[in-house]
Amino acid sequence: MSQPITLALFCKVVDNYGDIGICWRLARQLVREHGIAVTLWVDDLDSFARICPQVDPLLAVQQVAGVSVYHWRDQEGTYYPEDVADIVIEFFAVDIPPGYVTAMAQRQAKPVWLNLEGLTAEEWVEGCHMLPSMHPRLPLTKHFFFPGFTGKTGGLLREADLLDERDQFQRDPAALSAFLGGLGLSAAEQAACKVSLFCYPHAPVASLFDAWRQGGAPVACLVPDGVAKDEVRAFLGTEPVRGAVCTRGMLTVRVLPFVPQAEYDRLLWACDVNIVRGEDSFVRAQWANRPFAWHIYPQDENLHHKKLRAFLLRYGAAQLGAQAGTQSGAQSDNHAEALERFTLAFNGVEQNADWPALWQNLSGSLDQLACRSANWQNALLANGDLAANVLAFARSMR
Ligand SMILES: Cc1cn([C@H]2C[C@H](O)[C@@H](COP(=O)(O)OP(=O)(O)O[C@H]3O[C@@H](C)[C@H](O)[C@@H](O)[C@H]3O)O2)c(=O)[nH]c1=O
Repeated sequence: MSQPITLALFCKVVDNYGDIGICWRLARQLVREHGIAVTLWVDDLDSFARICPQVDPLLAVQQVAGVSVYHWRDQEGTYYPEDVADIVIEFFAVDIPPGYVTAMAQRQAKPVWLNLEGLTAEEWVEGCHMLPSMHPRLPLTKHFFFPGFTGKTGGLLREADLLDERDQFQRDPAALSAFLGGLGLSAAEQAACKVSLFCYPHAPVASLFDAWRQGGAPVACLVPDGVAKDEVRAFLGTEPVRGAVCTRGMLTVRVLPFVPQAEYDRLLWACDVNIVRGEDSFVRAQWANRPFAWHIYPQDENLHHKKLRAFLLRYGAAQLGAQAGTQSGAQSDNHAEALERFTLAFNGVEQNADWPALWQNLSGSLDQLACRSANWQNALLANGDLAANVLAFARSMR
């Protein structure tokens, strides 16, 4: 039997959960669907354990879901060519231990070396995807690999069975109700417009809560433990611990535990609209068949506003393109606009937002937006998935 392909993935947790969230998802998929022997080097096991409870933060080395997980504690150490994997991925341009890089150069068959970059809808990524970069001293070439929304990028992470699993779940009212009940939702909360809220601390959550509280229909806002803490505490009037819940006016706010990744997908599938952030939850929301608003990771000089607009442009165009020539074309514009305006305001691009009006418009468009999410998904499906695209590129290099 031939040896499996080996792959080492180096991840540093800069902040939050996206870095390890993306690396963990990719590592698992490479093992499960492609039979690759993956070693995941990660510097922060506490963050990792939050999205994957099987991880023991005290272990230097452990096997989780078929992935060898190494606690990456320092950059130094001696490595030998036989320690080096066939494919080496640095996530977000992290510095791989210098000794490991030296061993890469000493390996007879040089490894395929990729820098897996962050997701953006901006056009320039198409020109940079798969660009080579020669090592200044060693006989090694690294290639940039960009996830993205077009066929000229690496695509998005998507497990092979994801959409089938989602469809099955969304078509099964008993499964939906059991899932939401398991999170503690009452029948009234389950019947309300359910919104999952995963955002950064600067989001205008207090204004949105006000609009929901005074709105025309019940809203159940489900907030993972630790998110929008100040606003949730103010609304509840108590500490925002898991299971805490309070109803005021039309709004119920419920604090959920931070759940493992697979369960987080179910939460997105079960809600009527999702507010997501960063990169990984943003991508998962795109596979959820539900309208979503993206709270983008903030950058200096409002660079993220440009990224946000680039995405909204692409997303809106894909949806409207699919609607072109239909009688509902003009109406569709209104739905897309409702989502776009809500998203821009949520990200502070539009100041002095009229939240009751923004929510009223968006909530009136949810059904149409949900129907149209398939158009966007079909466009994404044509790009393949990131894990398979990484492997296809690596094979083309060998
Ligand atoms: C709310 C929730 C999230 N998750 C997971 C889903 C994702 O894998 C992960 C969250 O990651 P993200 O959505 O990317 O958001 P994020 O904000 O947590 O992470 C990142 O955003 C990037 C843009 C930055 O570069 C990173 O440095 C990082 O900040 O947590 C759970 O598993 N359970 C939960 O209950």
